[in-house]
Amino acid sequence: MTRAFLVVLDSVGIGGAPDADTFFNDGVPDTGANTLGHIAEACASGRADAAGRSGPLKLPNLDALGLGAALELASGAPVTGLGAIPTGLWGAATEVSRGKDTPSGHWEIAGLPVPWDWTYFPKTEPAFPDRVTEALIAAAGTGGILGNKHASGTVILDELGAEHIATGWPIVYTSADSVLQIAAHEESFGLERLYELCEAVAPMLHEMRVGRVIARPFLGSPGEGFTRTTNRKDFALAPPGPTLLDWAQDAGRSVNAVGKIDDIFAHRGMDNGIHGADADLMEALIGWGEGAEEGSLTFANLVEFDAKYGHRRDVAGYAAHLEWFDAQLPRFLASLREGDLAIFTADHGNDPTWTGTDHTRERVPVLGWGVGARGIGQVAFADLGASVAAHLGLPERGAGKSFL
Ligand SMILES: O=P(O)(O)O[C@H]1O[C@H](CO)[C@@H](O)[C@H]1O
Ligand SMILES: [Mn+2]
Ligand SMILES: [Mn+2]
Repeated sequence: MTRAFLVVLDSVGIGGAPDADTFFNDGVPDTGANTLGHIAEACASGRADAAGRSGPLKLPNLDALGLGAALELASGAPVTGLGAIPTGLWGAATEVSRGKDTPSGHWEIAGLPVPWDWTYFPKTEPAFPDRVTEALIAAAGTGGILGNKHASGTVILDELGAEHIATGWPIVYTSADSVLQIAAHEESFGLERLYELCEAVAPMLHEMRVGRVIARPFLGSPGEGFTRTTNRKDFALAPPGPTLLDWAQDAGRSVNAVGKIDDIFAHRGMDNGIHGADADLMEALIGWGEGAEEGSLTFANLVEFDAKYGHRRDVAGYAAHLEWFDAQLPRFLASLREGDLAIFTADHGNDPTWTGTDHTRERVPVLGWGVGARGIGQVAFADLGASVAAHLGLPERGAGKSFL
């Protein structure tokens, strides 16, 4: 038996989604969005010399696996600085689920395309129907809520943080994703109280097919400003059927979740989970590389590409984080054993050069280590789950087919 490691670099899309014209950011279609391609272009032309980095995008290790080749395959054009001859398995995957959000991407990667349309809140003020607002007020025990609109999670803290401290009312907002997010101060409102509020309203939202209620705790003061902490917690609708994690666990394998994987899969089909900053998660991943059991699945999500840089439209920060990951990669690969399979992919795009602050519909890279140099061409998201299942010798394969 051998082991499998599935690593999602959250939002690291490579352009070329055939249905990008039906997804939008502030009313502008996602046609042409290309997270990695546009970052590489910005770096090559000197427009990303900040965040402690400068010059062309340097991703020698990911590129050696086939990142540049995958990008060219997905979007039809090469990008300066990438495009080494691949030494790994490489290809591009296309999503069929109707959402460009994290659960849709992950469930489909794990073999289960989303069979429904999610509920999104309108870009109006108020954004939430009265019965949702009333339920929030009742559960919070406050005189009202703040926000009640579409917003960027950091911008809304600058706008409403002080009022939150003064009134004690939670800040509730949404985005182009199927989410209801609740921001509250960890100390003045209370972290546990915030979690309890989210938990109380989540069943109602899930029934409406809203994918997630997300607790967004923060610290700080009106004078010093407010900063979100890493204590974010997602209360996600459970996948509507078994996924790769369940197939593995049902076959008696151990399943290790790293990062927000546990929340995305509603804590189903896994033996353990760990949260933290991407740097901590990288160490956890290396720890599993050194110590995970034979036959096990380790499924990781590194979210900072998306949360700290993509949504913030921070090109230099995104480039620096890619370069950081690339520099860590050899240590992780060195922790793996003969016979292991490691796959690096993404769940959607979040082009930091694009309009708006939401995800972008894109194809994603599929890079494999441990199975030799091989181009697999264009595949489906669900083929990732099927391939990992095939590698692990699991009986279930889900909606995809193995490319191994
Ligand atoms: O602006 P923030 O709060 O980071 O929100 C982002 O994070 C949410 C969940 O990942 C997305 O729906 C997106 O809107
Ligand atoms: Mn995501
Ligand atoms: Mn996101």
